[in-house]
Amino acid sequence: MIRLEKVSKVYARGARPALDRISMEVERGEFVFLVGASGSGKSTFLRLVLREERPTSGSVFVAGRDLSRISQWKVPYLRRQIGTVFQDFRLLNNKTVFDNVAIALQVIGKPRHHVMTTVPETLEMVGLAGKEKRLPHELSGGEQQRVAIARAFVNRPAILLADEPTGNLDPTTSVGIMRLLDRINRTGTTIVMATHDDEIVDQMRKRVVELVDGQMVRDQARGVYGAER
Ligand SMILES: Nc1ncnc2c1ncn2[C@@H]1O[C@H](COP(=O)(O)OP(=O)(O)OP(=O)(O)O)[C@@H](O)[C@H]1O
Repeated sequence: MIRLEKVSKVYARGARPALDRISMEVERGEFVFLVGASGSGKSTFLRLVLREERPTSGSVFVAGRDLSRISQWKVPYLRRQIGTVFQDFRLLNNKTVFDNVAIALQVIGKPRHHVMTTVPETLEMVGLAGKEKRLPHELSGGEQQRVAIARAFVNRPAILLADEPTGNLDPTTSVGIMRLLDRINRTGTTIVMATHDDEIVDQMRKRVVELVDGQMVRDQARGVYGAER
């Protein structure tokens, strides 16, 4: 579903690579944790998959397509297949919960009847039934992240990329968010999640890919956060 072939990314001439000859593949339906210290290259990895950045060398394939070969005007079509969730939720603060999720369908031209049925279904799935009319500031952090996940998933993307989705949440709330991501993964959605959250990684026992200074130093099935534990 996602394949990197000898991918390097150098942002500034002479700087050390943010990613250094990474080759790896994520199969359809997998759940992968991307771990590593701050600055190890996790966000760069996610940005390359979204084609927000281009590799300095090597190739990135998403759903069988070489991202260096798709033209700029087709990039939005690529991104329709990829939901994104971030640490800081990125909701529209003056829009209701319903509208925050609906917008993801409206911008890709889905008809009103589709929006009116799919948004409530998705809000129910993420545990927000009854909160459609709230504004983001009337929700807890965990609920705001659920809205962001609903928005990312409402179009049923093949891939969900999550960059520190539990970074602003307490441990109990984080567990709830992980249960939800696990459910989404079970629907067949491939998930790649960058995280520092060792407790979550240790609990979930999913594949763990570790980056150190842009190099992939570990790729472990049913892994833990730190290698030797
Ligand atoms: N737009 C940019 N321009 C220049 N350098 C960048 C840019 N984005 C990232 N870098 C550098 O690339 C390296 C990897 O950064 P990246 O954000 O991918 O790491 P990260 O593992 O996601 O870190 P964090 O956990 O802090 O988000 C760092 O040295 C960073 O300073």
